[in-house]
Amino acid sequence: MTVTQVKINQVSKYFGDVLGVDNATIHIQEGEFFTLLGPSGCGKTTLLRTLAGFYRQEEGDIFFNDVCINDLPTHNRNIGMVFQSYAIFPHMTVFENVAYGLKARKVKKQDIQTRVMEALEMVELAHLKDRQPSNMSGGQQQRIALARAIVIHPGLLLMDEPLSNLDAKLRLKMRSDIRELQKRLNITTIYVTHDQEEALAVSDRIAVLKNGKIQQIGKPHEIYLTPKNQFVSNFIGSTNFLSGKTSSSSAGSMTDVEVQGIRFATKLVKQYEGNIIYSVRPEQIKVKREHNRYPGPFIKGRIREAVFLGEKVEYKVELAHSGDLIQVHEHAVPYHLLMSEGEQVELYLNPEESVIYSEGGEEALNDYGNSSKTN
Ligand SMILES: Nc1ncnc2c1ncn2[C@@H]1O[C@H](COP(=O)(O)OP(=O)(O)OP(=O)(O)O)[C@@H](O)[C@H]1O
Repeated sequence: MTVTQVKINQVSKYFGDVLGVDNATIHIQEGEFFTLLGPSGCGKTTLLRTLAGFYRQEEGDIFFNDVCINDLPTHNRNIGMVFQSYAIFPHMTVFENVAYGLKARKVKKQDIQTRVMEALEMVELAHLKDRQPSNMSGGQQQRIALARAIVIHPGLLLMDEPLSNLDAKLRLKMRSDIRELQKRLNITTIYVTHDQEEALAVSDRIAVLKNGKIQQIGKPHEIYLTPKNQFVSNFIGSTNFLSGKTSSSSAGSMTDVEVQGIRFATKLVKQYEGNIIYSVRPEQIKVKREHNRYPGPFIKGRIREAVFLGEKVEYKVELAHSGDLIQVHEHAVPYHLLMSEGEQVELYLNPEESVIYSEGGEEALNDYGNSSKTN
């Protein structure tokens, strides 16, 4: 199976005045599982359809294995596709559905038999080959669609929200099955989803989009732990945004930061002075009873809500300084440290785990990943 390297260079796609994709540049490696992630209308499907050749971009170039395919029609791009709607033929058997693409390509009858059965084995449907898809479950129908996409031995697999129509439990199972199959076949895959958890779970790398524009490209942990702007931080996982300010700073030096009435020094990679947004994830905050101190900067607060979920406890804490409510998640909390509503607490924010943004949230000013390496 040919494995395709994909280069998307400064691609823009317009619909009249609407910019569906805005100057996108992405280089995808052989065998990579690459996800386009973002809210509804951010341009994920438009970019995928442009790669498939359903749309022609107005600007930029697309290369498969260093060959420019801008004007190559869809049927010559050697891609397998799986959509949210399974798009399978209800009047054909499972076997006939999967064989369809091979017949259209005039593959020999004998080879069709072998390849269809091979694809059906991969998606664990060989035993149902003679069934009609109309009386099969959503998960099974999506497996047929997957078999139909891989049976043609595509160089590239494009998937557009393939799990959206499945119930939550089946979605988890199917996403791990898809990932396993993709690894086994080592097939370059571009996957579209608006579900951030799904994207984190399956991807080698993710591009986060907003209004047609790529906000950040990175591995799941990079996107989650060092989101480049407030939009990415907010879209991936949950987070708290606290307002604060810096007095003065020069790039690369320690800077005084004030957040919720406390001051501490942290390193900014950019020169900045003024109001900031301090972003800290619920699991990055330590919460302690008053007088049970950690060393470091504290914020005082009171527990407004404590939700015990077994493996973790979710606290909503009202901050004494501003009255703002923030989320704190503590995992594996021992019995004697469980806290309840009304308790006065102290919150410890580790500046090395928090991301500081400029006032409008457009750019991250610190980079604890880098600073911890150089310290
Ligand atoms: N055929 C079209 N004609 C006009 N505008 C379009 C067309 N397709 C998409 N758009 C617009 O382009 C933008 C990107 O749409 P797109 O469908 O790619 O987003 P998406 O991220 O895939 O959203 P969703 O998750 O809802 O499918 C949106 O503003 C949308 O309204």
